[in-house]
Amino acid sequence: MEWSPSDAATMIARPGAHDDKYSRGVLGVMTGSEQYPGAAVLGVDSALRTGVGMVRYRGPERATNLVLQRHPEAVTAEGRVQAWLLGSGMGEPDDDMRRMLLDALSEKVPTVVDAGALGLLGHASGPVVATPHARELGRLLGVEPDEISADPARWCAVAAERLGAVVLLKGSRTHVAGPRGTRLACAEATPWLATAGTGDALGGILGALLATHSAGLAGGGEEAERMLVRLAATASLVHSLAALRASGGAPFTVLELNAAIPQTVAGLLSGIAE
Ligand SMILES: NC(=O)C1=CN([C@@H]2O[C@H](COP(=O)(O)OP(=O)(O)OC[C@H]3O[C@@H](n4cnc5c(N)ncnc54)[C@H](O)[C@@H]3O)[C@@H](O)[C@H]2O)[C@@H](O)CC1
Ligand SMILES: Nc1ncnc2c1ncn2[C@@H]1O[C@H](COP(=O)(O)OP(=O)(O)O)[C@@H](O)[C@H]1O
Repeated sequence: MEWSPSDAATMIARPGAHDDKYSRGVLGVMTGSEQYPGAAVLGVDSALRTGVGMVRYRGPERATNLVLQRHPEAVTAEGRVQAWLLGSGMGEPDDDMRRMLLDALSEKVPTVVDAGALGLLGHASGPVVATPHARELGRLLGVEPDEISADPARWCAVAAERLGAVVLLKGSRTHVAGPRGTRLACAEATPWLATAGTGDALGGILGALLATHSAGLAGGGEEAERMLVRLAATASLVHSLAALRASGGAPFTVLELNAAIPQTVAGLLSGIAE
């Protein structure tokens, strides 16, 4: 089934008069590395622009400094979170980072597992959305990336079943599947999105959506899987609509995509056809 803007609008939590930063949900972000510090900035920025009670960033010193420089509202102190975004901007994690990632995965909160954290998927004890592109999924499944790109819907479903997690497979058309067989697809996105760092922004959007829906995901089971799949497809749609806004038929930077997220969210919530 193809996920539409009106479907996506039902998955965006509007804050109410009774809310505070904690009741809206805190997203923990463990991303970036000495090698790729910028990915941390991109994911924190997109999460804040999607709407969340707080972002708690935990990562290497250089990435932490860059995140704080751009977003002083990001909190770097340890504390509870309602969801995690893990792994964007990491290669193979070193021992210290691996320990931190495993601790986060043991917390049983909804978690986005991206890039360098994909190898730790099996350690997750809560609801997970894995967000590989075809090369990453190829490595996880031991399959040639070209084979995956030739039939992404099928490989996304196979991956969800084999990995026991919701899988969002990135590409020109993004597919989402759950281990029990729930499947969604998004319309083909603008090819201008094929540029470094857009996947890091997608991680932040999805992380914010998970943090603001953590209560609904807590029960687990089939209903939680359905919700995770819908939230993942919503993140992809917000991402591609923001890319269209940022692009207008021209190239754009990832920070420009992120800057278009709030108006994209407003457009979805007010039912404006995109
Ligand atoms: N600004 C940033 O900090 C960014 C960080 N990124 C992070 O970078 C890490 C690696 O992501 P990838 O998707 O690159 O990982 P992949 O491991 O899928 O891609 C690397 C592969 O691309 C090949 N490759 C490298 N340069 C190439 C070229 N010029 N032409 C053809 N092939 C080439 C390499 O040989 C390697 O096999 C992830 O942690 C990701 O999150 C990327 O998102 C890009 C932006
Ligand atoms: N040809 C394309 N057309 C439309 N969207 C694309 C295309 N190629 C990649 N994308 C989208 O761009 C993003 C790239 O993410 P990813 O591969 O993780 O890049 P990075 O690691 O550089 O951030 C994904 O959301 C993907 O769906």
